[in-house]
Amino acid sequence: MEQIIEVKNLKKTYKKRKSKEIITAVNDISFTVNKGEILGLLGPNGAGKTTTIKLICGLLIPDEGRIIVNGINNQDKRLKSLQHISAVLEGNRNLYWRLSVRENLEYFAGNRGQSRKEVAGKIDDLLEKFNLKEKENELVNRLSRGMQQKLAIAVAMLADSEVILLDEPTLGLDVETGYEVREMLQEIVHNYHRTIIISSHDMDVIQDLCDRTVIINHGEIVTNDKVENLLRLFEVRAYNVTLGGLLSEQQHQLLLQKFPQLEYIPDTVQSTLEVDLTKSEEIYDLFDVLKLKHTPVEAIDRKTINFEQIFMKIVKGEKQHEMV
Ligand SMILES: Nc1ncnc2c1ncn2[C@@H]1O[C@H](COP(=O)(O)OP(=O)(O)OP(=O)(O)O)[C@@H](O)[C@H]1O
Repeated sequence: MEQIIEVKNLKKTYKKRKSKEIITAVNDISFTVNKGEILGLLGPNGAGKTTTIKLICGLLIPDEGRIIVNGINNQDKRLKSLQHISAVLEGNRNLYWRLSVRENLEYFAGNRGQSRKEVAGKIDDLLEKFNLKEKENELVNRLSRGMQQKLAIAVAMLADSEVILLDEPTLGLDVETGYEVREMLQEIVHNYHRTIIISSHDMDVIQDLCDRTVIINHGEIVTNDKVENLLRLFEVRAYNVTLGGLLSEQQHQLLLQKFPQLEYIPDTVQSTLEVDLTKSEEIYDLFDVLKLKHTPVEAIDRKTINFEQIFMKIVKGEKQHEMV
């Protein structure tokens, strides 16, 4: 696959104004993005997602490292490399609130030297595809947040750039509009063949739209893998063990030593253990501990797991995720 973006050993620090404390927002991050790929940047609050996006689209200059877009190092030929990128940051703030939907699209096209006539067909197409046609003459300040966000994304699409960066496209939207924006992104993914990097807290966005996810925590990459691999990998590992009684404190402690992410839900009649097994043989270590007090095992089931649970496990583990 052809690579379009290469992020290499990127580091960015901020200095707090008052205390002069240095914050390392992004620490030695490296990853690549292939042409046509949808990459999800995922991480808890303050992990460094927005900083990474702003570095890639040239709004911030890295302290160390480099960003190569379509073979061009953006420090050497900044404008040329940035021609390949459109970004939607903080959604609706990029728009002109006193202009209508269509006028916004025409205005931003004009900024790039495209005439109104030249882009009319393209604007009609975007309005149609993203269900904005009905609102084309509405002022932006009268639109819902979801509609504003969709328009901001449509503006980014107008530029024809190969790479689109979206920072938290569904942030603050209610469930219904969040779903609409997701549908719009799906349309872009399937019909416009762009390379997209999406930063998001929204696990549905990552699970439904992204081919691959880079998970960042404390400014460092903890996972870089295909979404389907992560789902498969964690599904294989996750078990629910139903016990016919309680564990002793000693058993619980022994199990926690062996399986630090173990969840124990005690119940005098039927307790449950939720456990991740890296290798299937590890189940025998679990049985050994249960045998100490003759704790009966009533059932062992594979657990169904969603992406949110995977994310929590990875971020809680804070270790480099290893493929098995
Ligand atoms: N302009 C700034 N000045 C000082 N510190 C900053 C600045 N911008 C970000 N930071 C800090 O850098 C770290 C990474 O922030 P960043 O916004 O990149 O994270 P994020 O993953 O996008 O978080 P969120 O999901 O909360 O937006 C955080 O500790 C944040 O407080």
